[in-house]
Amino acid sequence: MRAHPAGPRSGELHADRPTEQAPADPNRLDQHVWPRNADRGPGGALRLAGVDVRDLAGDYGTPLMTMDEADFRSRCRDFANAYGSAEAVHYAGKAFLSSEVLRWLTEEGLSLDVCSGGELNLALRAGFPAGRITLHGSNKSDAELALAVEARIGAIVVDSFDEIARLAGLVESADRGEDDPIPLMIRVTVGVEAHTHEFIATAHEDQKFGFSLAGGAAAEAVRRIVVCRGLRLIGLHSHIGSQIFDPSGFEVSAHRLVGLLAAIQQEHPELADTLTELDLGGGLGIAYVGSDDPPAPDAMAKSLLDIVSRECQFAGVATPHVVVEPGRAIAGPGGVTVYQVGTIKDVALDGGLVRRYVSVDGGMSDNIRTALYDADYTAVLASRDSDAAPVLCRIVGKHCEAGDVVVRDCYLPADLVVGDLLAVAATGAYCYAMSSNYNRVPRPPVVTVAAGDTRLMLRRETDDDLMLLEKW
Ligand SMILES: Cc1ncc(COP(=O)(O)O)c(C=O)c1O
Ligand SMILES: N[C@@H](CCCC[NH3+])C(=O)O
Repeated sequence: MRAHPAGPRSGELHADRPTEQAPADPNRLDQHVWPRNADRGPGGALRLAGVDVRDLAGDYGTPLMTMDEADFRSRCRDFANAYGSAEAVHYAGKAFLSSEVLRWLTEEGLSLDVCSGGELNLALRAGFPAGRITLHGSNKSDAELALAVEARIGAIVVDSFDEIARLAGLVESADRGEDDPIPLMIRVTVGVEAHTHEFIATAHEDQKFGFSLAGGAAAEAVRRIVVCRGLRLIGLHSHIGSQIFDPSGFEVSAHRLVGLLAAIQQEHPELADTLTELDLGGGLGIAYVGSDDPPAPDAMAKSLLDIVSRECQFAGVATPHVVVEPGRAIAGPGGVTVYQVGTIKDVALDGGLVRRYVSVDGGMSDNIRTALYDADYTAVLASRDSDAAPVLCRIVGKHCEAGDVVVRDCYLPADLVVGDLLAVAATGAYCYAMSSNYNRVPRPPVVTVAAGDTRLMLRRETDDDLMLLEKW
C-alpha cells in the first residue's frame, strides 16, 4: 500500500460539500471508525475479525452486513466497567436486535431496553431474563402493556397520564396488589436542547415524549402513580437524544433529574426506599467519519456519576443507582456493510464540474440514515487496495429514488471498476433495524464475524419471503 498525494479538493474536479478532505492514503482504515478487529490482509483486501471480505461475499453474496462479535462484546464491557455493573447498562434494542445479540447480552450480564411488543417478544422468546428488561414507548398498546405485566419485566417507563390510568386498570385484571406491584419509571422531559439532528433530539419541550419537568407534568405523574397501590415508582428516566458528542447535555439532564428526585422525596417521603433508579438514557455518539471524536464511555460515566452523587449530597437524598441505555455506541462500530459496485457514472455539473456516481447493489432499504438524517459515512474499496488517485465520489443505491444515497461524499480510487467490493463502516446501529423492502428489495443477511470465522445471524430475505403476506 502506498500513501497517495491528496486528490481533488471540493469544487475542483468534483462537486460540493465533501465532509472530509481527500485522505493521504485511501486504503487506510481509520481505527476509531472501523471495528476493533478490522485490517487489510492479502492483496490489500479488507479483513473483518480475520475474515477476508471476498470470502464473505463469495459465501453469503452481496449486499451483506457483518457484525463483529468481539467488538460488540468489548463495548458491552466498556460500559459495564464504566458504570460499575453490567446490569446498570440497558442495551437499547432498537439499535439492532436478534436472538444472537440477545445471547451475547445475556452472557455479558447487560440489561435491555425495548420499545415495542415486537422487541419484547423477541427478547422473551430468546430467553432474555425478563427482570432485566424495561419497556419504553410513547403510545404503548394495551396488548404491549399486558405482555410486559404478565412477563414481569423489570420496569415499564410510563410516558402519558392515559398510560398510568390503563396500568392502574391492569393491576386488578393481572391480580397485582400492594405486595406484588408493577414497577414503573417516569419518562421526564428535562428541557435540554441536545446538539444533534433535530429528528433525533428528544428532551426539548416541543416533542412527543415524556412528562414535562418544567411544566409540572412529571410531578403530577408521580401523584397519580402513588395513589394506586398496585403500581410502584422505582425510577426517573430521561433520554435527551442520539449521536451526541457534547457531554454538557447529559450533565444538565442529570442535574435536573436529581433536583426532581429530591422534590419528589420531599413531597412523598414514603418513596425514599423504593424510588432508587436514575436512568439517563442513551445517546452517546460514535465516529462515522475520521473527524468525529466522541467522548469515551468511561470519561462520560465518571462525569455523570460525579454529578449525580454531588447533587444528591447537596440535596440531602440518597444517591440512586445510575442506569444508562446505550444502543449505537455498543452496536454501531462493530457493523460493516459490504456492497458490490455496479454502474459507475461521471455526471457533468454546472461550471465544468464532474461528480462520480458509484452505484451499489443495496441502498436506502438497508441504510436509510443518509437520506433521513443527512448522516455521514466512511467507505473504502474493500476487495483490494489501490494506488490510483482518490476521486470524490457519491455512493448511491439501486432504488428508484433520487435521494437513495448511501455515502454522500467519499474518496475512492480512480481505478474502481464494476464488480469491486465496497465496505461502509459503522453500520451496526439503526441500519438493519430501520431497513425496509422499498421497491420489494429483500433485506441483506447479517453475518457474525469472530476470530477468523463466520456464522449466519440473520439469513438473506428472499422474494418468496416478500410474498408471504399476499392473499392471492
Ligand atoms: C429511550 C431511549 N433510550 C435509548 C436510546 C438509544 O440511543 P442511542 O442508540 O443513541 O444510544 C434511544 C434512542 O435514541 C431512546 O429513545
Ligand atoms: N434512529 C436514529 C436514532 C433515534 C433512536 C431512537 N430514539 C438514528 O439512526 O440515528
